[in-house]
Amino acid sequence: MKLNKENIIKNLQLVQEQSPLVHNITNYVVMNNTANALLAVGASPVMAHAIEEMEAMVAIAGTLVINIGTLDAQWVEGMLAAGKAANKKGIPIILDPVGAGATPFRTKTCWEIIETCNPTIIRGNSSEIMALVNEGIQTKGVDSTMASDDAVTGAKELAKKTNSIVVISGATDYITDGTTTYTIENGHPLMPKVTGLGCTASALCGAFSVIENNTLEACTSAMAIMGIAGELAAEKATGPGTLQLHFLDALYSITAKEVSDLYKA
Ligand SMILES: Nc1ncnc2c1ncn2[C@@H]1O[C@H](COP(=O)(O)OP(=O)(O)O)[C@@H](O)[C@H]1O
Ligand SMILES: Cc1ncsc1CCOP(=O)(O)O
Ligand SMILES: [Mg+2]
Repeated sequence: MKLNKENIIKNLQLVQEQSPLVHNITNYVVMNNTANALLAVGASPVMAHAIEEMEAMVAIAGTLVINIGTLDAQWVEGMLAAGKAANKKGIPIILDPVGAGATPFRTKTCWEIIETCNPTIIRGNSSEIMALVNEGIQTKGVDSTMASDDAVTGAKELAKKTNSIVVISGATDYITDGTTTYTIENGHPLMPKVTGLGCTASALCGAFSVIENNTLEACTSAMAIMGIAGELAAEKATGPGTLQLHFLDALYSITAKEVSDLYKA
């Protein structure tokens, strides 16, 4: 299914107007890019992982993003504490299962988070999503080795099993609640050559889920903005370094007309 471009434009404007605070427990690799991307799109980031401040930080946040990219046992305690606090407050939780299937610790931790915190959204690449669908799968690391199209059936199963919205990123993005599935065809092949754009996608899903109660539409809007900003950046970029730079500028300056002209409905 395709979401109307009017909804995407409206949701982008709501993020810019309301500037939701996004609490990120995220990895060392991407902390800086994710914070900058959230600022550029109009949201407000905070990165915090100490267990001592999880409850107080969740208390002021609009959403919680749990990204397991550089996890350790102590961080997992913080993630679970923050997730419980977010459930109590009733704010959306986004799980980014970075590297699920690469090691048993990652896969086991994802399931512990899913079972304890009931994430509203799970956003990963196709290998990560399939590693949650079938725990026997060995993945390469944090990068996907399969097409997003091949994880759609699994994503629907996972969405139903976990009662969450599952987002698979890739050449085509799929956003599903297990019954209804939206697709986004925007984006550029240079995007997976920049580390952290998947993490950015998860953080943007978080920001959009604060301002749009329909989480399926929130995530679809976020993935559309990711893809369109990626295309705008790629027009000016000469490689991954300049793509990263222009991507932030594109997120910051993206207009309703650009969304309207470039969105592949
Ligand atoms: N081959 C591709 N063509 C176009 N866009 C892509 C492609 N691969 C990834 N993207 C986009 O890049 C962003 C990050 O996705 P992805 O690389 O799958 O995440 P991750 O970094 O977690 O592996 C998403 O917005 C996605 O749509
Ligand atoms: C390379 C790497 N290693 C651990 S976390 C991380 C970043 C992954 O970011 P993304 O999945 O968004 O590319
Ligand atoms: Mg990733």
